[in-house]
Amino acid sequence: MDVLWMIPLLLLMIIPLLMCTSSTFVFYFKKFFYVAWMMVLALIAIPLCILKSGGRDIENMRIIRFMVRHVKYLLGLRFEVSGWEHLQTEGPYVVISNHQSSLDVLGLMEILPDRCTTIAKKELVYAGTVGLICWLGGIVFINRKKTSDAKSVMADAAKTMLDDQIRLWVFPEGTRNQNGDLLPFKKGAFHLAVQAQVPIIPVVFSSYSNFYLRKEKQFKSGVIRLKILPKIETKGMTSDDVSSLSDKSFDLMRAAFLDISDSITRSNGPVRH
Ligand SMILES: CCCCCC/C=C\CCCCCCCCCC(=O)SCCNC(=O)CCNC(=O)[C@H](O)C(C)(C)COP(=O)(O)OP(=O)(O)OC[C@H]1O[C@@H](n2cnc3c(N)ncnc32)[C@H](O)[C@@H]1OP(=O)(O)O
Ligand SMILES: CCCCCCCC/C=C\CCCCCCCC(=O)OC[C@@H](O)COP(=O)(O)O
Repeated sequence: MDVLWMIPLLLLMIIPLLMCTSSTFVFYFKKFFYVAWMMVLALIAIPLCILKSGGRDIENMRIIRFMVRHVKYLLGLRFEVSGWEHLQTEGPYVVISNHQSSLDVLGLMEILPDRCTTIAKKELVYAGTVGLICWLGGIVFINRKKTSDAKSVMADAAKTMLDDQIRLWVFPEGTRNQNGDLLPFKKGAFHLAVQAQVPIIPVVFSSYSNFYLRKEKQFKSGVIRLKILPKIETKGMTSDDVSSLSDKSFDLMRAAFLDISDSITRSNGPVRH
């Protein structure tokens, strides 16, 4: 029994020591802590959401947003947001952003407008308590392997957006990407906006490469710039305009990405690859 008491004490001594001496340990510790803490937060949020709304409801995103807001401090991250005024648009719209890591959830919760939820891969629903909280928050799940299914789910979402005055956040790259650039955009977000005839608001996260390097196993403290760009109207557009709309959005977001990432890189010294 005495030995069992020693284990937490030893851990309390060893963890800070390792945190000071090994950046690889910091990397794994922060990653583990992030997932574990999000699971715990979701566990607390589940009954709160059920009590408030009785089940799956977009209003639950307010609770989720509130509960995730402090997590950035625990990981040593700070957000610098610009372009707030562009989110002050009435009614439904589609937000599109680049997607580097599951850490994007922190930035998303930093600026998430009211009555806004996201489109996510259906595998996320199986992620334990996080999956359940995503479902309760009204997240629209799509099967990326079955394009026809994904298209019909998104067509339904276009209708729901208008009927229920909902905003949807889509990651048009369709997967996580940390290659220092944007991946070509998939078309779903743009079909969605055109079908619902609602504006698109592009949001750009600066590169995480100045604090988070997966290959080098580094997860330092850092600043993430979030730039909200002016809305792009889709009124009067048809499916014929989707490709040019996607290209235009890509060009605007890529320019903003290189701009805000470059300025972080310059102020913190060169990025190691
Ligand atoms: C309290 C604490 C709790 C804490 C826990 C966490 C808390 C909260 C969680 C909240 C946050 C959650 C955040 C979750 C993030 C998850 C992010 C993701 O999962 S990203 C992955 C999923 N998302 C996407 O994939 C969206 C983007 N994908 C697409 O848009 C794709 O287009 C598609 C999946 C719809 C189809 O894929 P694919 O076939 O590969 O794509 P295309 O080349 O774009 O399309 C092929 C042709 O089909 C046409 N098309 C596409 N979409 C449509 C459509 N909706 N309607 C009509 N036609 C469509 C397209 O034009 C192409 O045809 P073409 O002739 O070539 O033009
Ligand atoms: C019991 C099951 C345990 C499952 C554990 C997984 C739990 C994840 C928990 C916490 C992290 C919190 C943030 C969750 C939301 C982020 C989701 C995300 O970023 O999904 C990746 C997806 O966009 C793209 O995936 P791919 O790169 O295409 O693949």
